[in-house]
Amino acid sequence: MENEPFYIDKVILHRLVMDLKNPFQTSFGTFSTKDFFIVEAVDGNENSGYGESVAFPVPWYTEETVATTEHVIKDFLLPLLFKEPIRHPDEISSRFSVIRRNNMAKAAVEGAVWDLYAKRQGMSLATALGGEKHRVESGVSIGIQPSVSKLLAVMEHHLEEGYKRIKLKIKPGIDVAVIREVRHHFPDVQLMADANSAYTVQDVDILKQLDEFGLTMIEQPLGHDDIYEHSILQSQLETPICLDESINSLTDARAAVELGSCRVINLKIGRVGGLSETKKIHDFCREKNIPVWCGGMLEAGVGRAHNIAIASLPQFMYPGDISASDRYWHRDIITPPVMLQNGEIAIKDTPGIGHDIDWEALETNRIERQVHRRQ
Ligand SMILES: O=C(O)CCC(=O)c1ccccc1C(=O)O
Ligand SMILES: [Mg+2]
Repeated sequence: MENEPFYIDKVILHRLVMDLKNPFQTSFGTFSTKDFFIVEAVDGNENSGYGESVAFPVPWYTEETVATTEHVIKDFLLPLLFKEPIRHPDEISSRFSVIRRNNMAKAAVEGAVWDLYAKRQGMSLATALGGEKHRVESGVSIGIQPSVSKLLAVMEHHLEEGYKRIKLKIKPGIDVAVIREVRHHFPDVQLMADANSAYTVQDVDILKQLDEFGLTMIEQPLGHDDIYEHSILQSQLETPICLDESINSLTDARAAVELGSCRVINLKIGRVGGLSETKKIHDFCREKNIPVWCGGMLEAGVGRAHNIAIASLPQFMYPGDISASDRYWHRDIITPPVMLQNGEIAIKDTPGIGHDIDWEALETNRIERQVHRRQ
């Protein structure tokens, strides 16, 4: 066990653009490629840890973009990272707290440090985070489809692959009738809907109609920054509300839980600023008996591996949007790729994220490589 404080000597930013197998449509926009950074943090012994940035090119999910990620990492986070030695990765989020928000930029760097730390300790990232499970249940998030028949075919395909829960994207006009049809064909499937903030409290009558379909939960129906109105809506709905966009910190999670704005929380490492903050929200929810589950941001393999590791913690109580590599990618950038076994993903016990970088795949998709060194 290597318990000495260590410096990060070098950070390599690998900028990648990868084609998705199929376009992914949400209430706010459609994605056909994924543009992101792999952050490689290197210590004095040439050990490398990897993190993945999750902001999209356009600020339609949160305010961050690929360009703000690069700016914030280079100009503000790396100088703080290089400045002092690290004893434990929990120090990174406190060190970064002088920079307001920019959670996805922070999480990409902090994730690389967590992976490096776990590798130096010779432990899996899941174990370093306090994970207890040996496998996590896997669900799949399905974008808005051109027709209901196409949607039913896509669902059928994913259910055959073994996914344990289906999440459907909805928006005004593509909601009650679609879910009714889906329920008719798949009466027993664990089903939920994600609105990505497409409704307002004026739509309460539409949202109430969803109560009859036995959805496990409805994700982020109202404003991306609204916790209060979700509390009013939750008091009128039987279906549990799950918050995604509204929860950016432990402070937000406390407000939402205490106000009764949700009964479930979707945790995304990038949205809340990293693994240490994710753990804090997890621990709070455990105390309050609020189940959490791991959301997704169309990640490539490195981000996917981080999601699997955090989902091994005990309060992750529903299948996550953590699908296999082949859900989105012809060839992922990690080896082995993430595989599904009976609707579950096994947690690797090899050090760190438990997968190696597939350098050939990474380099094929890389459009830029920048090296930043500690002065
Ligand atoms: O499969 C995944 O990675 C999750 C897909 C997903 O639902 C999503 C994808 C992009 C932006 C936001 C969301 C979301 O959970 O709201
Ligand atoms: Mg969501």
